[in-house]
This record gives sequence, structure tokens and C-alpha cells, in this order.
Amino acid sequence: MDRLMIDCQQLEKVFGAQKAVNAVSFQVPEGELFGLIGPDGAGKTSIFRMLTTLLLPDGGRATVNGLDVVEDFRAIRRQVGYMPGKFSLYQDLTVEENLQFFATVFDTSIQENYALIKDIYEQIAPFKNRRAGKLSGGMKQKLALCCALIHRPTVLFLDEPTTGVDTVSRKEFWEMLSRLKQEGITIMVSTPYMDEATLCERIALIQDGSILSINSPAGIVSEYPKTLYAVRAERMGHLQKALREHASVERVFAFGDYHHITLTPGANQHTVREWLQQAQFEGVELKEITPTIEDCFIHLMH
Ligand SMILES: Nc1ncnc2c1ncn2[C@@H]1O[C@H](COP(=O)(O)OP(=O)(O)OP(=O)(O)O)[C@@H](O)[C@H]1O
Repeated sequence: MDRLMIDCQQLEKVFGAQKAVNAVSFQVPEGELFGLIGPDGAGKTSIFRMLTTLLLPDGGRATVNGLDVVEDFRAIRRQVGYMPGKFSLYQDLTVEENLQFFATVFDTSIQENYALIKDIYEQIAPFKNRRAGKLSGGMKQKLALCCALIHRPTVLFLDEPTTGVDTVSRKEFWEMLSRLKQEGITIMVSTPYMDEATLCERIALIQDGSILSINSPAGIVSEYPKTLYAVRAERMGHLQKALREHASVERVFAFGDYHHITLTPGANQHTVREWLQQAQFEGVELKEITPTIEDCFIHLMH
């Protein structure tokens, strides 16, 4: 196996009576783009903070590039890049001053690793004298990424980097990550957006502090054990209620313009279709579909 850059074994974090991180184990080999996918409160930030040595684990152990997060915290801090979800920039410093500050803290200079951030920095360079607090969400995110990269980290930790960022900037951001990956940097990224999961090489789905599944996005989809259908008709609210009450329908959930349903063992889609027509639903559409990561997540949650 490739060299392991992140190794978590039964990692735990407890806040009062709540287990924010519950026996979490996963491994990330060198050069991988690994995603932690889960809703708010799933425990993603707590895992990031333990791996970047800002929070002590209450159980289990973890290493980053072979260094223990408790014993070797100083060495880890020198070599990882961390872009927290919020407040990573000094709002009153300009773009250039922020970058200079991070370079100085890591005992390096902007020039030394400029090649790594060049593509990203050039996009915000026209605003280099603007205070970080006055930048748009997308520009803040680019600056924060430059700051996290300025010392050429071995592992880059990005906690919800695209939350609150517009669709175009989100897309650009993921393209930047693929380029960084080509530079050999191992990247662990978290996101609550299920559509972004497919942009990672492997993902861990996490909820309530526990990992539900770890695999490639395609692997997670292929593990989905049911046949999934999308159903639509006029009067969607009414349709949902009717589907819930039908004996052949096992589970129903609203999904964009459709309801996604699974059927009870032995039931088939024709029975449901005929019944919907008999029940006078207009414009019925019922089709078998490939599950998305979100469908897989919903299935694993129950
Ligand atoms: N310092 C703290 N004290 C008490 N509870 C905490 C603390 N930090 C986190 N928690 C709780 O632990 C759980 C996991 O939080 P965490 O921030 O790790 O989740 P998350 O997946 O990153 O979600 P979010 O996107 O909301 O930050 C949440 O229920 C949260 O309220």
C-alpha cells in the first residue's frame, strides 16, 4: 500500500454527554483527495481539529504523515495546511498582508512557494491591497487557500471550503484542488454538499459522529442494495402522502422535482404505476434510476 498520510484508529471526542466523534477509523494514502461528507453537526470539524492538533482526542489515536497528533503536535503543525470553515483570515489585514503573515509564521516567504499558489493568487492579486473583510466569499476562500498552502504542506485540511460560496466559485475551487493533487499534496476536504462527493477519490459518509461507509463514490453507489425509482405527478404533496400509504412502497423521500421510492420485497413498479393511474393522478412518471450519493446516505442513515 502507498504511504499513509492520515491514519485514524477509533478516534473519539466527547463534549459533556455527547459523543461528537464516535470510534472513527479511516486511512488516507499519499496524494489522495479524500472527502468527509456529512450534515451539520456530524463531527467533521471535530475530526479536523484533532488531526490538526487543535483539539485533544478523548479516545483512539491518529497520525498525520506518521506523526502522532498528541505526541508530535509541533511537528504536525509545521507541515500541515488547515483552512477552517470560518475565521481563518485576519479581516483587518489586506490580501497581501494576510499571505505575508502566514508565510512569516511558517518561517518561509511568499516567493519560496509562489509556484504552488500562483494560479490561485493571480485571481485575487488585483485586490491585494483590499482588506480581507471586504472580499467576496469566493475571493476570501481563494485567499484562505493560498494562506493554507504558503508553506507547501504535506497534507492539506479543508473544512467546508465551499460552504456559502456561489456555484461558479465552487466549481473553480474543485478544479484548483485537482491541480494541487497533481502536485502530490494529500487533501482531506469536508462538505455538506452531496454533489461534491463525486469529485473526491474516496469518501467517508459521516453522521452523528459515526462513519456510515467509506469507499470511492462509485463504490458507495454500487453498494446500494435496492432498486430505486423516481416518481412524479401533478400534486406532488398529495402523491407523497399516497405513496407513503401504499403497501408496496417501502420508503419515500422528496428529491428535487421527484419523489424517490423503494419497494417492499416482491413488489414491482407496474403495480404502483397502475394504482397511481387508478387513483387519478395526472401526468404520472415512474422510472428506475441510479442512486446518487445522497440516496446512499439516506439509505445508510436508517
Ligand atoms: N466545543 C464544543 N462544546 C460542546 N459541543 C461541541 C463543541 N464542538 C462541537 N460540539 C458538538 O459536537 C457535534 C459535532 O460538531 P462538529 O462541529 O464537529 O460537527 P460538523 O460536522 O463539523 O458540523 P458543523 O458543520 O455544524 O461544524 C455537534 O453536535 C456540536 O454541537
